[in-house]
Amino acid sequence: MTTTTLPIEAARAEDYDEIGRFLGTMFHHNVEPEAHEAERAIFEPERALLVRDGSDLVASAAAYTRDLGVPGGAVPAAHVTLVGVAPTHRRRGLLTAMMHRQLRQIHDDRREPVAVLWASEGRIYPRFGYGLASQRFHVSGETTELRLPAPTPDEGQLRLDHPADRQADLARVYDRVRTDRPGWSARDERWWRYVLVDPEAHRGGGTERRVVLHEGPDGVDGYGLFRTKAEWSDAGPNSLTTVDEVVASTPAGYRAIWRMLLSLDLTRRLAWMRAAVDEPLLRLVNEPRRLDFRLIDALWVRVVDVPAALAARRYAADIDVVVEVTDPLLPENTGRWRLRGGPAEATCTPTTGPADLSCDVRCLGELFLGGVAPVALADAGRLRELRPGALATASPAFTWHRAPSAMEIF
Ligand SMILES: CC(=O)SCCNC(=O)CCNC(=O)[C@H](O)C(C)(C)COP(=O)(O)OP(=O)(O)OC[C@H]1O[C@@H](n2cnc3c(N)ncnc32)[C@H](O)[C@@H]1OP(=O)(O)O
Repeated sequence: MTTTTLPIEAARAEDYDEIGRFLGTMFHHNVEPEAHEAERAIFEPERALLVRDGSDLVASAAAYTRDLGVPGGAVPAAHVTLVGVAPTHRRRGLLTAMMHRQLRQIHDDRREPVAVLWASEGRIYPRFGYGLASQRFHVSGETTELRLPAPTPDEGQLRLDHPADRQADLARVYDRVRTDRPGWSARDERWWRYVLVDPEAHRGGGTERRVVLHEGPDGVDGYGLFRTKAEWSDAGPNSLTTVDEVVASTPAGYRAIWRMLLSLDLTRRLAWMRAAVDEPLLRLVNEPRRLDFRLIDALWVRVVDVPAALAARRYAADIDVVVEVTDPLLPENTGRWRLRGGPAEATCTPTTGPADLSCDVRCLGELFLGGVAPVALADAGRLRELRPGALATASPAFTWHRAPSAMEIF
């Protein structure tokens, strides 16, 4: 790889259209006007980095400012996005230069202890210290093979509607559920508009997106965003139900929504790209074998400020451990850190005491959302136990009672 000498510059608001066209080329799609306009409202020019060769835009990387749900709360997190390098300038170190600049800026701003992203390819970001912090299931199945428990008389009401007309209800349910689900990002008005935008080009031949809402004794307590695609075979109807989000704050709402989604007349197949790894649906269907689950990566987390990040989340059990961390890219993180914490609070301070565990900063990203235990990384040979017994106490503390999940690609 040759190293680039082209300078990195900060973007301006007026660069947005050019960035959209540029990334369309990188990601092999045309600019879709409706989505492009919704994205303009969330674009933060001051957080976007650009590289030009003469007047040509040849690389970009940006970040959104949002809170991210973590075990026991939420932390400000740089949501890294809009990353691309022109095919004319690839493999010359442009991505590397942008990632280094971006992480340095995030670290020195001291507002966000972590950065988070969805990777287009899993092999791109580990070299910059990003760890695979949450996974998701791609679920598919033949709906005629699946039944849920019969409704109880007090199960509440379902109602179909247009998602944009029910944005306030969706936001209320989402915010209620989000407090206990690591990996979900805060959505303000602009973000809801972006999430709900539904241009024809994104429908894969299906209908517009619809919402089913569940009303329980305390009002709307669940929603499901979905679309269907009409298909027929010689044997009869064979339509597809594609689910985008099912969010419910009560088991009754969750069950009722899924019962409807799995039994829409004329549909026979289900596709759901972003289910949590502990998704309750698996515990509800009468024949789990008839659901196919494919495990895929979801959120990648980069711990940017080790003491601030480790103190910002909570731990499922009491922990008092010294971790020796290496971080070649942000050397301030390299050193020994004493983490003391539990379900209610946590502190992380530098120490000269002996280390109990040692790992690189990427491992901390993997552990950050509570989806993987230190012992799993030790078994993979990526984290070392320096004091016998340290893994046995650290592992239940780092994991969380709900698996991290992520259902919105930003
Ligand atoms: C958060 C997001 O936005 S994810 C979206 C990322 N963007 C895309 O996938 C769009 C299409 N791809 C691209 O634009 C580019 O190929 C990028 C951004 C992935 C890589 O940009 P480049 O400038 O070529 O990367 P750079 O030259 O800095 O490469 C650094 C190292 O990563 C490796 N690398 C970079 N991209 C890839 C890849 N896709 N697969 C495997 N290795 C890769 C390079 O080989 C190089 O390795 P080396 O140091 O051992 O030689």
